[in-house]
Amino acid sequence: MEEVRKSSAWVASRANHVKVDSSELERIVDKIGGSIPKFEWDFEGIHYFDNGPLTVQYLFVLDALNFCFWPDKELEYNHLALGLKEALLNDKTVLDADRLQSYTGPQLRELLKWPRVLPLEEERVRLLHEVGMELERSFGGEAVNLVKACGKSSVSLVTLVARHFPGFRDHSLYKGRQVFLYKRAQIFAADLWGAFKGQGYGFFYDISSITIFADYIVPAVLRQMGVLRYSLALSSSIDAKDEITSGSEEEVEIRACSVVAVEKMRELLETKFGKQVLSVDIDIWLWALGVQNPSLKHHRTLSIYY
Ligand SMILES: Nc1nc2c(c(CN[C@H]3C=C[C@H](O)[C@@H]3O)cn2[C@@H]2O[C@H](COP(=O)(O)O)[C@@H](O)[C@H]2O)c(=O)[nH]1
Repeated sequence: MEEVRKSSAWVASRANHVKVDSSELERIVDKIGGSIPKFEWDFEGIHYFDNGPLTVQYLFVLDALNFCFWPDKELEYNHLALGLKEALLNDKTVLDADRLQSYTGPQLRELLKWPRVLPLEEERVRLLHEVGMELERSFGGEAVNLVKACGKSSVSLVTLVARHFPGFRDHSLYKGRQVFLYKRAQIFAADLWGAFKGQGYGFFYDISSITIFADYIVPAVLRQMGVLRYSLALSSSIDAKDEITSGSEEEVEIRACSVVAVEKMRELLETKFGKQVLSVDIDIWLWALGVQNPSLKHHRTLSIYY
């Protein structure tokens, strides 16, 4: 994930709207005394798990759809995770590659037991079809074969996913340079690692290479902590719930600076406290803080990437 770290650092060094406040970062690291609060993966108990290939299929489909819940005030990630879980418990074939290719919007809503049109529903359906088609064409219909092909490397898994599934290519252009954030591809590796507790399909020798998953919750938590500072104009437009255009400098800076802030936090934990901490663990801590705070103000971008 060197591309993610490098391109994010490049953005942060040229950013006009977002700043990483290093002294605030240091204060936070001192305050938590060098150890980040531990959250179990699936602390909410909402994911399907059977310790086998179907869990891998579930997580891959989940992360294919793991984006942009906020346009519907009542919709959250939990509904997706739990909806897919319950659908699978009812019928083990709902996520088979051939079925993924034929879902319509209303059928997806019915599967998730969601009463209204989903945000970006047509895109969600298109991405499901893409996943079904490419799994069938190159992986015998099963996401587990993607995992088997990555040689226990999370970096290879992210690369393989991005190579085969265009919907996971979370890139943008910033001041003429390509920036890579790979939020959903990386979270797929992290979800495997979390669900299988670092064993079997969840074992990756290089899990420390994964960065945080630049979504709309983690940046908001970092901002609230004082670690990310936004320009006055950006602050007011986020607080006013204006939409931030996908691919705008502001949007790319918010996401890239979040990655950089957490990488700096890791460095500080190591240099000040001698602690080696995974970005994945910092991510789950920050994300859990964020979703437990109903008054959190996050940026709103219509995006299929997060
Ligand atoms: N950085 C980061 N972003 C994450 C997650 C997760 C869920 N991971 C699960 C896996 C194990 C854990 O136990 C979690 O349950 C979702 N998101 C993002 O949040 C946003 C949804 O927010 P809201 O609209 O309030 O539901 C949306 O962009 C979604 O893509 C994470 O872990 N890290």
